[in-house]
Amino acid sequence: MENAQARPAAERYAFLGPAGTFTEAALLQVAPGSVHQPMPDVVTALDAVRRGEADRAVVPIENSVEGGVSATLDALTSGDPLVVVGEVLVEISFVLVARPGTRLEDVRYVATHPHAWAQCRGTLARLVPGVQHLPATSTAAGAALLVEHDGVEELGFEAALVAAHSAAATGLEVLAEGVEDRIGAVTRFVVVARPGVVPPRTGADKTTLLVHLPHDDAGALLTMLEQFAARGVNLSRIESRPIGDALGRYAFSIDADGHLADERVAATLIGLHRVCPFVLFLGSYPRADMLPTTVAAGTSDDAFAAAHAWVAGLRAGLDEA
Ligand SMILES: O=C(O)C(=O)C[C@]1(C(=O)O)C=C[C@@H](O)C=C1
Repeated sequence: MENAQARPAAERYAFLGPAGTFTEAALLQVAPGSVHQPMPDVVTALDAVRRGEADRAVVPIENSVEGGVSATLDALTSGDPLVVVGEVLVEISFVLVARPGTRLEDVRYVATHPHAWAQCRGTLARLVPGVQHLPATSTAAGAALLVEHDGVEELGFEAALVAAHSAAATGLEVLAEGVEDRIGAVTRFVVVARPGVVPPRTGADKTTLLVHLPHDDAGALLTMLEQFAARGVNLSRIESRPIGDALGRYAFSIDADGHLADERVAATLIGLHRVCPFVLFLGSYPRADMLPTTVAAGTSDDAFAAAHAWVAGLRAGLDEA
């Protein structure tokens, strides 16, 4: 007889594909046994989660050399709400590949993801003077086009920049290894889900937010930042993104140390909500490096509880009649 107790279906993960991208390497770290759903871009991957066609998505958010991935920062915050439930770090190293028989000096155009090009352009310019970039939707997508097409003439590029770990699987020939300008670069990826569950506090957590400034005058940024500083909440990333409605209007995308369950983080959110016209909570989740959050004197949960109890005691004597 069939086992009546069906095994829970494996979770479906949308990611920036095809197979062989750095994003796939990140996904293999977090959910190797999941159903992998390769997507042509970050927006499509996140929309698959919004529509319920995927349970989660893994997307790049920040690179140690190139900075924030604008497509991800913007796609996370426009459309139906999504939250970050985890992060993963991947070391980045690139190789230049081409169809067998291609020589380095034959290369005029290189197809790859713009973030990959930005991390290798100095080295490539030295290796192949005058070389130019053709944007591809991902590193692996550029290589796949080279494999699929016989005539490089119709493609318009002779080589692709791919992840070192997936070069062999492309079947293409390696023209140059370690072509990144900075050795030891790292890209941070986030695991994204529909809102509903916040992963439990671990003591080594991050909270991601999008915040609009309180007012349009001198000190507005300081007023916003004071909400964090006053509660001892450190920021590990802050960058501005255009709001899009007028020139000069910016939102701030922020990663703060700590978890929604930490009193100092909750107090910061309360402060932001009081002074800022718009605050979007994008999730609290464990840090990939598991580095415990530093808790400054007077900002522990106990310190907040004692302060609340003190004020409650004072208020007990209030005559509000
Ligand atoms: O094209 C890929 O392989 C990706 O996973 C995308 C991506 C990115 O968006 O930054 C990821 C890591 C590298 O920094 C280069 C490209």
